[in-house]
Amino acid sequence: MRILIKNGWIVNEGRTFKGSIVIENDYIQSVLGDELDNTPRGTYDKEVDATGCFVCPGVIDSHVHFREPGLTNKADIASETRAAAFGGVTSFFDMPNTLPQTTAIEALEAKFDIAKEKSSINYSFFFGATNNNADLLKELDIHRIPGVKLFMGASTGNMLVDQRNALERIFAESPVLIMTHCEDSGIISANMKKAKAEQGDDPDISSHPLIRSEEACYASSSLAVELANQTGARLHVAHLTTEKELSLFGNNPKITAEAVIPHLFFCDKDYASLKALIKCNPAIKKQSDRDALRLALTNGKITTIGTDHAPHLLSEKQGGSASAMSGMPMVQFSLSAMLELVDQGVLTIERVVELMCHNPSKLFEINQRGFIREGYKADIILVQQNSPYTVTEDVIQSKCKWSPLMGHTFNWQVQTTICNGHILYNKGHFDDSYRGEEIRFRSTHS
Ligand SMILES: NC(=O)N[C@@H](CC(=O)O)C(=O)O
Repeated sequence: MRILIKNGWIVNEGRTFKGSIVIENDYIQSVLGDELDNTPRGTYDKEVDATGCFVCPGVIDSHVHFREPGLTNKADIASETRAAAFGGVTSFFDMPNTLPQTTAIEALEAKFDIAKEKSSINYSFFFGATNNNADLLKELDIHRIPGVKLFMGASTGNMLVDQRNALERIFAESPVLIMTHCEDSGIISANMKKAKAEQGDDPDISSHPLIRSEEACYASSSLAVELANQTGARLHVAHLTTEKELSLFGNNPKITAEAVIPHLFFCDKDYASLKALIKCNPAIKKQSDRDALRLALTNGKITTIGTDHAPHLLSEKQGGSASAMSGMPMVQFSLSAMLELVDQGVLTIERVVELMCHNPSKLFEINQRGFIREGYKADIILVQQNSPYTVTEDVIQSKCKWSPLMGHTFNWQVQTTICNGHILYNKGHFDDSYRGEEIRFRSTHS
């Protein structure tokens, strides 16, 4: 199968240029600038006219909770990878807080088996650390997984690792990058106790960022950074939420940080209207924190953007700081949301592509994805500016069928998603018969 993508503006490795891409089966065969009218002639099985579109690498979402196995009343791999494809995401890494938790090699392998059957896009899975599974770290296949997920703060799924000796072993022995959720549980418990004493059993949702406080985030992130400095471990701190934590990054290239869409898009003022719909862990904090995170996207303190796509049923998203579930769906709208920051003058489109495609590829050492390069897998999307759409129930593809973005109008819309050279999504049409591939890491062959 040969496909020609023509007449688009290719965004890749810091440059935007008019050009054409030839895809041969799964791979990018050639990338040509149009300056000399060297659009390739010849015969193609398909020609994709990208006039008026930006042509980018497929988004790599390195932080999702697709809930399978065990929590498939909220979401599953088929439903969420469909949502992902509509939003221009061609690869995902799923977190271990499923049922069973992904804390044993068999559980990890079972997830790969499910994804092979059901995933519409490319996939891999984090292995989950616990207080007592450090012996398994040496058995991990470094070519199959992006990293080890370490909950240094309790969240959905009760995967807290809080024993100092366990933490030290994980940092010393992990053969792959460690991605941490950092919130100090002792500080959070004390804050919750105080809020309950003042407000009753279910404190108002506006208290969530005061309970899961800046102090709780900073204490835990500082500990993770300290352990990584001591051991030389490769650390990526997930979903930073505060300006204060940013000061911990930028000195050691082996210690990096992620920001996720909820914290880049919303701030504490939004609790008044969206209430527990935007309850997530770590909590969405002050506007000044959000602005500092946005700035950190431009100065290199934040290296990757994920979604922390964490769907729950709408019925579970009612109540206050104690009772509502934490997490929100986001995978379908992450690219549109980031490109809104381009319209606002915060980021360039080249930087969005760097943060959502190139940097995850480099950081997690993904084989042959995340760039538009000859010989790379043909994960390519077409996205159009001034193509407005409003988030409504009909538009939402995630199984939970709600979004904190309901009613929001985006100006950038994904038109086409090509995964491994296959046209998976095109202007409202989705091919649900296609299956993505297992992502490979840290090797020169795939
Ligand atoms: N982010 C969240 O608020 N929730 C996540 C768990 C997590 O990553 O904390 C979930 O799985 O629901």
